Amino acid sequence: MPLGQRAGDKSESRYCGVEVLDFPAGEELPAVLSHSLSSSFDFLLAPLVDPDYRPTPGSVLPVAASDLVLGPAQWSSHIVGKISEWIDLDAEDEQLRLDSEITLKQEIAWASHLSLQACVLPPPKRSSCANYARVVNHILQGLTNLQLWLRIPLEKSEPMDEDHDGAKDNSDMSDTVDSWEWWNSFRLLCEHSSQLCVALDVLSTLPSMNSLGRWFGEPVRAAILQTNAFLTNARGYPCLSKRHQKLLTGFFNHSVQVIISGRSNHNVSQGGVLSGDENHTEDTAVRHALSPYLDYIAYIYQRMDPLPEQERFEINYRDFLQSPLQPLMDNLEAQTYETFEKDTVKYTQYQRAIAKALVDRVSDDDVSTTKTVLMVVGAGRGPLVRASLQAAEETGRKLKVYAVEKNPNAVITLHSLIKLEGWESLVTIISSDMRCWEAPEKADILVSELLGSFGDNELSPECLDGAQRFLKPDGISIPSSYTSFIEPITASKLHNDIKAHKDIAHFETAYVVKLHRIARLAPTQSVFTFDHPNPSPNASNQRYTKLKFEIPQETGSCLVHGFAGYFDAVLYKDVHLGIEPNTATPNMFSWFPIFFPLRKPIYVPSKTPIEVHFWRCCGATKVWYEWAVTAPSPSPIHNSNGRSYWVGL
Ligand SMILES: C[S@@+](CC[C@H](N)C(=O)[O-])C[C@H]1O[C@@H](n2cnc3c(N)ncnc32)[C@H](O)[C@@H]1O
Repeated sequence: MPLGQRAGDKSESRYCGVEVLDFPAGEELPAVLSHSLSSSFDFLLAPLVDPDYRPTPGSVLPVAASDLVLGPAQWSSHIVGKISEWIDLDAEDEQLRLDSEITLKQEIAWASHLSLQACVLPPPKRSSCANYARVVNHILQGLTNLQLWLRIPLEKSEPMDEDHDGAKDNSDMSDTVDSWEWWNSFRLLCEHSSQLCVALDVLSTLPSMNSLGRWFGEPVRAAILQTNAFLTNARGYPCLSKRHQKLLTGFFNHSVQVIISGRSNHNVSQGGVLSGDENHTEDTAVRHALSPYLDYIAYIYQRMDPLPEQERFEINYRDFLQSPLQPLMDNLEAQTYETFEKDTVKYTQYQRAIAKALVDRVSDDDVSTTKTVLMVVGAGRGPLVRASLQAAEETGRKLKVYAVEKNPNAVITLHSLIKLEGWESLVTIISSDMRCWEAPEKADILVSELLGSFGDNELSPECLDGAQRFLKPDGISIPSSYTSFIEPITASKLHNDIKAHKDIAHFETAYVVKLHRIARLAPTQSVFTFDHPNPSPNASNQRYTKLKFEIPQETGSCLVHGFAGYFDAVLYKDVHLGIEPNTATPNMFSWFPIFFPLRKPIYVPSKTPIEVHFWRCCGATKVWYEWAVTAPSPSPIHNSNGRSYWVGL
């Protein structure tokens, strides 16, 4: 039974599982499952094979239950397989290594036969686990639907942390500082397989928030919450520390499922609980020993705010790669304009900027004698014409409007709008590209919205340079400037989706994407700025910037899959509009961020800066970006000469 109803949340994180610690021998599995389901757990993380088994020629695999004892839907919806923990593929002992390889393959074959969705692989027993990774990589090549979740303890000793958890009993692991490193080497050895994911063991102590943040860009499918990670509240019930609660909420927001694991440490009276035996099977009326933990997890889930309306609408766009629009080269479709026009926040910001510019342009004394000439260049279906007329009405200024649009289909809509609104005496429609229109007079104010997610990437600079001819020398451009920003991110899902195309071109393309399962690794930095009117109109719009990103020390090492890009535009004076995360215009949804991928993700060791270069290049028929990393290790120059991705002029 899901943890609760959270409006708009249809993600996996609504389901909570429980780990079966003891092998359910004697076909006990159906009873364990039914007891857990009747106690409101949704699935089991259960051993599939007797842990005492070692392969011998001709032996039959001693499985927990024959495939007949549960129906196919029960196996696939309610059981996550737990691979035997004794398996040690990097052991010194060769026999143990060989037995491990045979058993691992047998267990995965059995799980595939049962059509399970996932199996949890035991954690690497030491930091060097090449043979384990080799065998898993081999298995991954043959899998179709089954996912493998590598179990990783969520541990990182901070540099100043003297009393690092001494409780670990495996001496080989005691020198490990950061368990993310195990995951990273394992997935690099397995070539970033999209079916290799992570199950994080959440322990009683947590690393710093920055280092935890890295995991949100990784394919974490489950958070295994140990009962000893829970505290006890005043009434004797289990609860979590504030930091654990925050982490849990983060997991819920990233579709990570919780699995409760361990023996009950909280003997709360709850109608006949038998302490300790969480897999008690005989009396289904008796609550599961771990129910108080489940109740608490459900409480945390239900306490979360409902997803905002806009988030709900955009949920299917999360981490979905889209090609950026080419509004100059292509003609936008009605549906695209329709989506733009729903964003009232954007037009309110424009109206505020236009109103301020009108007041600055025409003093109160001159309102009756002065008519301002305002040109909307790239008018689309007319929302900025409306915003301009409303600003004029609001400020009592007289206006003459030209609406210039190169898309002949949008011009048809513009004509009907003007007729419908009775604006014939106020607005002149010009069906032309602004770069070649010969205007009959000059404008006081030039209003445009030609911005892409990266500011200049829809060629606003080139279009507005072309239109500047008909702006008065002291005229105002709205926007008056825009700046692009980038930040390095971990984004394993995006990387895998691009990799699926199996070519270089897709790794040299920028994508518009509603970023969700990502880790932001360092504060954003500005890349390129364009001012309008352009103070040097004959200068090139080519740009080059070199940036150095310092990742906070507590983060530890990380993997950079690429750069998230944003923009901020100054419309007029203090009125701005943008998506740069620190200054983003609230409730505006016209733009998702842009993503510049890296062909090969770059490993960034702790305390090492990232040096990245971005170029904006201009040719006779196209504009494109090139990008490259030079530190900590060099990448190829991406998109050389615009060979894979460009914007047509
Ligand atoms: C992003 S849309 C904005 C439309 C509208 N102003 C709005 O805010 O909803 C940009 C519009 O500018 C038009 N456009 C782009 N480049 C142009 C050019 N060089 N001359 C005229 N129109 C252009 C496109 O056809 C498109 O309708």
